[in-house]
Amino acid sequence: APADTPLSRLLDSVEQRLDVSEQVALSKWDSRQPVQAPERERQVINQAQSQATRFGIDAQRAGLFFSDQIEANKLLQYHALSRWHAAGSAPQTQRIDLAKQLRPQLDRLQEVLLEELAEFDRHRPEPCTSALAQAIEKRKKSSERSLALIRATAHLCPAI
Ligand SMILES: C=C(O[C@@H]1C=C(C(=O)O)C=C[C@H]1O)C(=O)O
Repeated sequence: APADTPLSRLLDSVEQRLDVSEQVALSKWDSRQPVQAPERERQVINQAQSQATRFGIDAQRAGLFFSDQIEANKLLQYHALSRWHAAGSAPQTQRIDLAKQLRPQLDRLQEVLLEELAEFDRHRPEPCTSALAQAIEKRKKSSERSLALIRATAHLCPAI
């Protein structure tokens, strides 16, 4: 098992947030809603920015981090929807309500992510970009999951 570091803990929670994307996509498939929900996105980012200082994170950094989480989540939703469109149907699995369950679940994860982002920033690996890239490679599940993890962590390390 990979060492339990601030980076691996943060990536675990990033993946937990990504795990929700399939159920979100199912809800959108059923309701024929678009993947992108701009008002909800603004709410997620505003919430992250207003909670940031409580965790000792710069509001702008928190906003950018969550904007990356949202983009990564949408990538996986588009991917799932495309698979279901190609197949002509979505899986007949138990549905979870978007407003009543999935978004509140994402809201709860938000605080965990902020806490772990703060911890990551206090113990940033050196050099950051290669540690991050190697950690993502080691987790490799599917190519779309790797791509989503890369997108979700685009601003984690300082720009080169
Ligand atoms: C997850 C959703 O889909 C998209 C992704 C979001 C997110 O990752 O928080 C927010 C709004 C949508 O653009 C959603 O609609 O709640």
